[in-house]
Amino acid sequence: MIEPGSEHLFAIVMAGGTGSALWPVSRRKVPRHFLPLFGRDAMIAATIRRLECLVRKENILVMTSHQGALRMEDVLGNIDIPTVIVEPQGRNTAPCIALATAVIRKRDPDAVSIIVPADHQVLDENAFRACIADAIGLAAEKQQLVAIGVRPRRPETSYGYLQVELPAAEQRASDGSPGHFFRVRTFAEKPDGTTAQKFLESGDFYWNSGIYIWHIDAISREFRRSMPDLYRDMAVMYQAIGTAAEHDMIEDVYSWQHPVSIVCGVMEQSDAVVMIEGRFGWRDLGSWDDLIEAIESEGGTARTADVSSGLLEISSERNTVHKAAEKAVCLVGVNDLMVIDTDDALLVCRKGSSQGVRKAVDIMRREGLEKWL
Ligand SMILES: Nc1nc2c(ncn2[C@@H]2O[C@H](COP(=O)(O)OP(=O)(O)O[C@H]3O[C@H](CO)[C@@H](O)[C@H](O)[C@@H]3O)[C@@H](O)[C@H]2O)c(=O)[nH]1
Repeated sequence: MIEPGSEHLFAIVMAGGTGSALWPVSRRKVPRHFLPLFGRDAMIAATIRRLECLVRKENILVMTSHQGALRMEDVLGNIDIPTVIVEPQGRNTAPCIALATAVIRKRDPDAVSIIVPADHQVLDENAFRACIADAIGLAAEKQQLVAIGVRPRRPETSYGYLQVELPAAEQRASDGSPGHFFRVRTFAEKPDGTTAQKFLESGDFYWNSGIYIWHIDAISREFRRSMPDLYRDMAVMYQAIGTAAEHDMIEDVYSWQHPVSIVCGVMEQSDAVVMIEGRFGWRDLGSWDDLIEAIESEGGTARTADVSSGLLEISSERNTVHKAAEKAVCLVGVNDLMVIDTDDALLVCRKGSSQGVRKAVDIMRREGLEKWL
């Protein structure tokens, strides 16, 4: 029986992304999971604290970059440093999960893993733990990959969606509930606005939270089926882990990996995915619109300055200004803007358009403007 606190339960905290959607505050050197976007804790510290009631400390693995590993001590404060596994390069979530799975299998061939991004917000931590505990029970049976879905609140285009098979109306009527989990029919990554609106109205599409729970046998089986090359590489890394060849072998294997997300590489291909609905006040904070909405909905203000500190607004309304530097900022005759100012970079973006920030960062990367990333 695998349940919260079990020696067979592991967590994989993914902390290797660049967080480019929150540029210019989130940067290559200090991506968003290392920032205290809410409260005092860095996002990754809050994530690990949230997991501590479910997973033994020694079973929490953080997957990150060299730079991330160096920062870990600073950002975790009084939290015990978990096992940190350094990826030679960021290759998106499929290789990251393959390596973590190899490490876990070496420690425990009967493990269930909880996969969590390091930079999500959860408002109701008790509900989060209860939901994950349910998912662990299901995942322990080894058949299914469990994804946590969230009922969409708006036609968000920066998330992935999953479409579930809703039980027939008669079944709902007979047991009085919509069923505890749903089979997932399709995944749809980051739709355009019109499609997202249709998903919102459909009733059978949920946001994909990017949180998964599975037995390592189940995810290994799916890797073998959908990503056979990565499955072979995972086996190679598994053999090397714990030996003198470990470091070089992981470097080697990563040098030929292509960036692939777990959604594209595995989940979209699999017919073994089920969804449990997460009702724990989940947010990805995947864009400035998202972050500002989150801060303001909690009664805070994203505005960090006022006239006395050099912020003036004349004939201007509904603007949000994040002004970090000692600098005067005047807005005249403009509405509905987000102005995000840092020492060396300035973002001016219309509210509702912050999806474009990732694109801007991609272009800067392609053009070699690394010093501003
Ligand atoms: N260690 C490691 N972590 C990574 C890597 N790439 C991404 N991550 C981490 O994995 C998480 C998700 O990666 P993103 O690249 O930010 O994914 P996304 O575009 O936001 O989309 C995913 O998450 C959405 C919800 O947050 C989902 O809606 C969507 O379907 C998808 O799963 C983040 O915590 C990020 O730091 C990597 O190469 N290595």
